[in-house]
Amino acid sequence: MTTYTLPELQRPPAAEPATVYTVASGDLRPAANVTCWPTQEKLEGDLATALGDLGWKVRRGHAVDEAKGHGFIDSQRAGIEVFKHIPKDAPLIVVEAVWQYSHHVLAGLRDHRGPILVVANWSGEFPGLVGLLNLAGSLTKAGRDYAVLWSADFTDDWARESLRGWLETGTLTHDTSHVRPLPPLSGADPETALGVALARQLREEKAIIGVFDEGCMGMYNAIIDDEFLNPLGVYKERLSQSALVAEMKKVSDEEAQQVRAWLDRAGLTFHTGTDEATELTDAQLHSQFKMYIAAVRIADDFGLDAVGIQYQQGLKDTVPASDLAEGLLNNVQRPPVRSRDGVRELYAGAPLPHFNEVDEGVAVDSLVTNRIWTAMGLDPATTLHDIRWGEEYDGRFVWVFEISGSVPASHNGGYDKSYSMRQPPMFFPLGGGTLSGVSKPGEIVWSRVFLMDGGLHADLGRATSVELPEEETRRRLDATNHQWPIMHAVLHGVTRDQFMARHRANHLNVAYAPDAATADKALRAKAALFAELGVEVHLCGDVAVQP
Ligand SMILES: C[C@H](O)[C@@H](O)[C@@H](O)C(=O)CO
Repeated sequence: MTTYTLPELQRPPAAEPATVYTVASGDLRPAANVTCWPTQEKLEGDLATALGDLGWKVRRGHAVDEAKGHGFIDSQRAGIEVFKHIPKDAPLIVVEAVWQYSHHVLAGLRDHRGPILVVANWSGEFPGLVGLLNLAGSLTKAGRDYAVLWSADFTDDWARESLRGWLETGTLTHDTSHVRPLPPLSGADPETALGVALARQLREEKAIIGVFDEGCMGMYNAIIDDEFLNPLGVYKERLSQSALVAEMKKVSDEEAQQVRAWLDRAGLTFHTGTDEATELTDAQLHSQFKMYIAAVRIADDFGLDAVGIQYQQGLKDTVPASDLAEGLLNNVQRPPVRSRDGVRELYAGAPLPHFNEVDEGVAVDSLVTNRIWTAMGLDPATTLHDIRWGEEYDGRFVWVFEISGSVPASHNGGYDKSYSMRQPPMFFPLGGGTLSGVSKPGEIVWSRVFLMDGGLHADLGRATSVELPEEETRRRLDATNHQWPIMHAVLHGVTRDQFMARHRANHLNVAYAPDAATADKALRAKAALFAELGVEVHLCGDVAVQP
């Protein structure tokens, strides 16, 4: 008999019959949650109508907070509290019309015993599809079963039939027949030999990725544990964003002005104004140039091979956006940065691959892409994009790939075809400019490194970045975030729904090749490299891997 007072566990209520529970994970930034709330309400209404028509009731797992002005779960703690009141065996739908932080709901979802469905609205307005894909990647890494579904407004037959199937069986299987394992490659093939040699070099000689504040924007899928990275030869240098700010303070005004002058000469257009709250100002840019120099110096101090600045938490309340620095780092031609004593030019004539939002899947990918493309004499500039949205154009499905801030200028065809606009205030209170443009037409290799079934995987595919008429580009930019860089991408042999069903991340990597045959070769080298490192390679869609 104990004299201790033992905690009594709170028991969640029993599931009500024919009732689906819903939750909505949001941003950590109040401005984003409040701004996006009406769109979320509309999606939840559309979904409730569809579920009602199928004979199911909807019970929202948490109330709308009138004082906050939204109904999102906006922290991990809030999510844990919400899930205490959700019947563990009930069917549960995570409804997403916005960008969300997956860790807000991950604790509850890990323990939930009933079937889980993640849905998003097929809309570019706010990044709901991006939110869904991040949560999908995070649940995949966590090893939790779930299903995914998307629809413009849940009135279409496909979405309704899919919902019915999920409600009846708790599962939903999409067509992923476009994915196949990498066949054995011939060692006599020069690209295969290159990939294998670069893999061995990486594993033996090792590389360091600099990680400024890992994981604080909730992308659980983007954290790749050392146990998975180290066997590839990749090691993390864990850095603090406060060190970046400290280093920025040491950069002289004159050095920052030299970066500005270089970019002005290169033809980058800055859309500036004077209102700090809503416009891009010279002062914000000046701070961003200091960040660029500071990041390169810290990278040099630690001998980094790639670097990632997370920005969204902490730094967003301290200095203007990191994006402009990120776009510069990823480009071969960029303003020179010298060591503090002025003696050495750092990383001269080469990009220092930057992985936006500290997505470590992108880090590995960018690192190896940089090495393969450089060895093949190609432009090694690579970037991630958000899988933001897409629509048919002229009989083809054209994706809107749109990173939330910057791409290397070469992807836009050069600095003179690129521009910098103020980051949207709801996400970026202190402003800062982008490095934007419309990605040039051309052949690309796309890829994603991700964790699944307790191991590292890589999906590889081919695509074409296509040119669309100016009005269509404008329409797509206006339907999403017009400040951000856009790529009009047509995937080879992968339908919209196949891609959505399979992709395990909100991001994918892209790199250009001068023509289709060279892109196929580069993809082959990449496949060989990953396979040699023990990463499970999957080919997606029409990919020619035999020379
Ligand atoms: C600014 C936004 O929150 C973005 O960070 C979001 O849409 C993403 O880019 C997620 O990859």
